[in-house]
Amino acid sequence: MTTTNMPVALNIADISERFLKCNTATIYDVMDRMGYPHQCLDLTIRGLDRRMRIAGPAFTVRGTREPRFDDNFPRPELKNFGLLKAITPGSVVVINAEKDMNVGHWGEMMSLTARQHGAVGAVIDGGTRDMESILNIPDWSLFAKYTSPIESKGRWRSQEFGAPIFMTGTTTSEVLVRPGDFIVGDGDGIMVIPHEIVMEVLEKTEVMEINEEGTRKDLLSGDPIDVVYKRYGRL
Ligand SMILES: O=C([O-])CC(=O)C(=O)O
Ligand SMILES: [Mg+2]
Repeated sequence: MTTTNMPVALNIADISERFLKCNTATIYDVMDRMGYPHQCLDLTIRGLDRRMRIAGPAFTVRGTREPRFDDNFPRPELKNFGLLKAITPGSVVVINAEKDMNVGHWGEMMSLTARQHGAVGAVIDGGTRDMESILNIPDWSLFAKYTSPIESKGRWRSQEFGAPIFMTGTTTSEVLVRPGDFIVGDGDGIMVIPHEIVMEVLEKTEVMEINEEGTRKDLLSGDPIDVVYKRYGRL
């Protein structure tokens, strides 16, 4: 059965675990065939470790260059670490840094706090600092465009969270990410799956992964490529 709307009782942990076993290349092929070929985030957003994998619903954040500190910034929801405290279990923090390419928009202590609130990692259209320490955090994945020692405070700040954002895309200039859209990333790249089609994408991807496994096994055992191709219909 295909689910077209995100039911409230959707088991996020179960879906994330299943997506972690799927490759973004397979997800791309499934979504391409479903009419969603432009859901791949900018390829320069990479795991700090290329073998990192991530899956979960998006917790969206948008920030811009902004020198004011919390006391002078009239957004009560951001005061007293409001953004970090709002992070929900299982989520992937997704940050649009609005083209700032200098500072670390994220870091080790933010990672540890987000993890306390149940997040599984972060995807940043921008930079992070504290790379080595972040690599030592257990069960934590971080994807960013670059690393930087430069502190964001007084240079850049979060403006809002929990609202739709645009992240830099690969085949299009932007990819829309709404809160709850599924993010799946691995060493190839990061896919954004609209929440309305998440179950259909997952089920079709799992079927395609079974085919991939068959193809892999047959090629490893020496079957000729044309025979294998005829058997599974794709590479
Ligand atoms: O405060 C920052 O700029 C980010 C940071 O270093 C951390 O989270 O550890
Ligand atoms: Mg730090």
